[in-house]
Amino acid sequence: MSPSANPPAWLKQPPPPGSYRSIFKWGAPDRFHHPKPALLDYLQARLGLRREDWQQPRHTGLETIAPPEGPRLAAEHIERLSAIVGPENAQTDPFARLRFAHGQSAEEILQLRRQQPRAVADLVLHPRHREDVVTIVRYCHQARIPVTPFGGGSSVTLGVRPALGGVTLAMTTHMHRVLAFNETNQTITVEPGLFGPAYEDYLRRAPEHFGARRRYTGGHFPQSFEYSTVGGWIATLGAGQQSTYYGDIYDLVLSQTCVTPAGTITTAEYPASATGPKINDILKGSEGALGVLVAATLKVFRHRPRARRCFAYMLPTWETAVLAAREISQGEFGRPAMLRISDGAETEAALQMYGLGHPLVDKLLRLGGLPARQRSLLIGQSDGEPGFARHVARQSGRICRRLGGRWLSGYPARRWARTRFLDPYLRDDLFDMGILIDTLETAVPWDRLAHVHAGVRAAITARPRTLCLTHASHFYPQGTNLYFIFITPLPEIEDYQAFQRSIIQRIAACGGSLSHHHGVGKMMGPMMEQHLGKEQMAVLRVLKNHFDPHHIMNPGGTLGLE
Ligand SMILES: Cc1cc2nc3c(=O)[nH]c(=O)nc-3n(C[C@H](O)[C@H](O)[C@H](O)COP(=O)(O)OP(=O)(O)OC[C@H]3O[C@@H](n4cnc5c(N)ncnc54)[C@H](O)[C@@H]3O)c2cc1C
Repeated sequence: MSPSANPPAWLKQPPPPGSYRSIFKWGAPDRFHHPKPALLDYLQARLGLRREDWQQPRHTGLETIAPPEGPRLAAEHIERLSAIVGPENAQTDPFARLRFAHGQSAEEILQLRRQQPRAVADLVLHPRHREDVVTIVRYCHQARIPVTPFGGGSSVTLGVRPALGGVTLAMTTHMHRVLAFNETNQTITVEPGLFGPAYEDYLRRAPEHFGARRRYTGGHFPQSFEYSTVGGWIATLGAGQQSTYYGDIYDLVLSQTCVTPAGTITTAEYPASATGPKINDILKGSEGALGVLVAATLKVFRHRPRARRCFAYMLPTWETAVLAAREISQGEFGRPAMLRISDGAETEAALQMYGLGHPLVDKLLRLGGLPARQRSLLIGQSDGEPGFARHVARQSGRICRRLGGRWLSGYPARRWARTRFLDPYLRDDLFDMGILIDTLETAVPWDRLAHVHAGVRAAITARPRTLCLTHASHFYPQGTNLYFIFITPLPEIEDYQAFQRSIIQRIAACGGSLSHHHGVGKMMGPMMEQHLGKEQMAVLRVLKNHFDPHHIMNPGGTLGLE
């Protein structure tokens, strides 16, 4: 029997307070987004599952956490550090020590589901302002205590794992203020603990908040937008889903203030400068391993929702979709904010997810010369001044049609936009039912894309009963990213680690970058030297030794620095 005829018993209650599940469950505790029946049928058929495989949730993590050992930090340190922020902003209780020790990687989730956490903080501090951070970092530097900054905790690279214990700094509790808004320069200066929705709200309602003449947008919308922070975006060199027009976070950050063991640095706020290598650039992507970001000035853009144009085309093959995306990226007519192409496998799954999996749609597409498993979905959205947005959508459409693309209306793109922040909720349900869904991503130049796509897909699908769905969603004239989603019956932890590491190795062997926007963390850290080479790693180590001579900042392998 198909799961759609008899849907699985999804967990529909918020996780019990104090449980493992309350640490790893994605998003709001009481929010759920269960897989559509058509998607379940699709997965059941493709993964060779039986009905009984969907019956009982397992390894749900509903158990109350077992108190970890420790804290290992001396009572004197705990007392003195707690006094800096006040006892109400210091935690040593078992739950806080575990909760602020975990991100959102599949590895951490599997470990929590099996009640086998691998790391725990000794002390969680909630700094109130920059001065608290300065005093904490100075104290920890002198006493050689590890410090791990924690933003939204959405890292998928073991970025927030306190591998050596010590102090974790919860940046979102107090440090989420707007420090300045400058409409003349079109910039905003914020503390790092601001979550995406609050950041965007300040900008959208700039007239109400700051008496501005216009409304603005930050243009940065990672899929984790609702539960990640400005500080985390900058520390990991993230990219939002509209980066093709607005830029990656690397492009958006004008200046920063970073508290390091060697002192506090504020970089200058010029739109450009020719004053040698930029410290501002060095601090971006430093993943808490050089210091704690306490303020950042970012570029903002005029918000014009009514100018937005959505479009979608079905291209005959992945190769023609790649060509269309390259032409759009290199056409010099302006670039869409969002552009996304899915390969044949992902297109098939996407049609189910967007509610376009109806047999009639399939028939129409087949009659139009676009057979299943080959056809490739392209969706896009252009922003900006109304004439510009219209022009970009038209030119993009011309390219798609010239390459045999069939117009699908704006619906699939609008639908994607409506549900894009909900899709991560599917992961909890699928894990409950014994299905792993995980992702890895890389950057590729255009001339290496086909090789990386084929090579990595082959490595993933060599595993029995494993699906690989791929898309590209961040475009540059010189190349793009590839985002691999792999779905397979839930493995044991060691098996998962070996499989996941083998995919990372294959990405590297095929010539993809180690990461496009997820950062490096402690997961990819061991491969940094292979990726960058000895000479570049030596520069990073010199920087580490300068900013953090006692290696207290996010130690234990971040960026491969130890
Ligand atoms: C479902 C899902 C979807 C995702 N989609 C995207 C996406 O579309 N684009 C994308 O770029 N990423 C994405 N990610 C990855 C993740 O959301 C990003 O890496 C994000 O930028 C992390 O932000 P955060 O606030 O959660 O940081 P955290 O996870 O808390 O921290 C990440 C790293 O930054 C460091 N850090 C945090 N705050 C500071 C600070 N103030 N000073 C110094 N270091 C700090 C931490 O120590 C850690 O090393 C996704 C993750 C998930 C789980």
